[in-house]
Amino acid sequence: MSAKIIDGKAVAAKVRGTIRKTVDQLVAQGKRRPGLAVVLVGEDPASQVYVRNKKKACLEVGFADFSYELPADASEKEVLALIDQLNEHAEVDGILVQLPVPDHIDPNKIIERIHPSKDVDGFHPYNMGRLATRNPQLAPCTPHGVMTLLAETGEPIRGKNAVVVGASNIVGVPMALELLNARATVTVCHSATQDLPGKVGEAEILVVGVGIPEMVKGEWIKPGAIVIDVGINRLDDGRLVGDVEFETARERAGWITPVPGGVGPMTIATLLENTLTAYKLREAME
Ligand SMILES: Nc1nc2c(c(=O)[nH]1)N[C@@H](CN(C=O)c1ccc(C(=O)N[C@@H](CCC(=O)O)C(=O)O)cc1)CN2
Ligand SMILES: [Mg+2]
Repeated sequence: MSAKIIDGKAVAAKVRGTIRKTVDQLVAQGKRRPGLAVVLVGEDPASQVYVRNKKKACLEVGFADFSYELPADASEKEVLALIDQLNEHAEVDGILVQLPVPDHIDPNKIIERIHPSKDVDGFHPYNMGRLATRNPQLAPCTPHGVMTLLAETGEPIRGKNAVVVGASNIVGVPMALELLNARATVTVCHSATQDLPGKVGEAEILVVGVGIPEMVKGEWIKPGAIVIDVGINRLDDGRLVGDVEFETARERAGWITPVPGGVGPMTIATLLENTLTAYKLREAME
């Protein structure tokens, strides 16, 4: 059996199309456009690509772009001052600081300085807390995008055994909360987990986000499982691979996301969804 491919690029394009229509309607009604501020500190090449893609997607759906690029030696104080300014800006609905930030900056201080109502990354403890208490408002983009991809398969989540490999604040933990809120039985695996292949083998829904190329082997996967690969790893030969060994996994899985073209494009589409949500909340339209 060869798995059905979950086409993240196509789903993301559909989400962007829906957002574009909403923005067109807002503009036709004489309302202002939703505004997004993407802040990049430094010159990390991968971050530069992601930020460029975010700005492009933002403009394509008709949002206003209020982005900033700061030099790698910008102080933490300067970044915090910019966030304060954007928190007060009437036309900015969403703010995000691209991660990772340079080593001299504490990412937690940055995340906690963004006003929760403008935290379109969903990383602020307020928004993580809302997700953990089953009352999400702005949920982290990658895990929420994964939920959109899972919905797209038409397969039920309720009652399924879901295994999340990786326990980061950005992916693993909010992913586990999303799946729990959808009534899956969730296991979270991390670097201290014993018998990872055995745990993976029990997954009817498997989400992997560890940042280790092809760490999860195809032979570990339960036949028919839904496999979501959050990893994006650039190899020395230039190839981009996920955290799952794709070619062997696709022979056992029922559904699988490719890398590239799976979860990555959904992260950006979900950021746009969150920005529209933040706009509507600020305009008291919801
Ligand atoms: N503030 C944030 N920082 C980071 C986040 C985040 O959600 N918020 N996530 C990642 C990076 N990221 C978005 O910022 C991101 C990574 C990858 C993709 C993507 O579309 N990838 C493509 C492949 C792109 C390539 O060729 O390199 C794909 O998978 O098809 C989108 C967003 C860390 N930082
Ligand atoms: Mg949604």
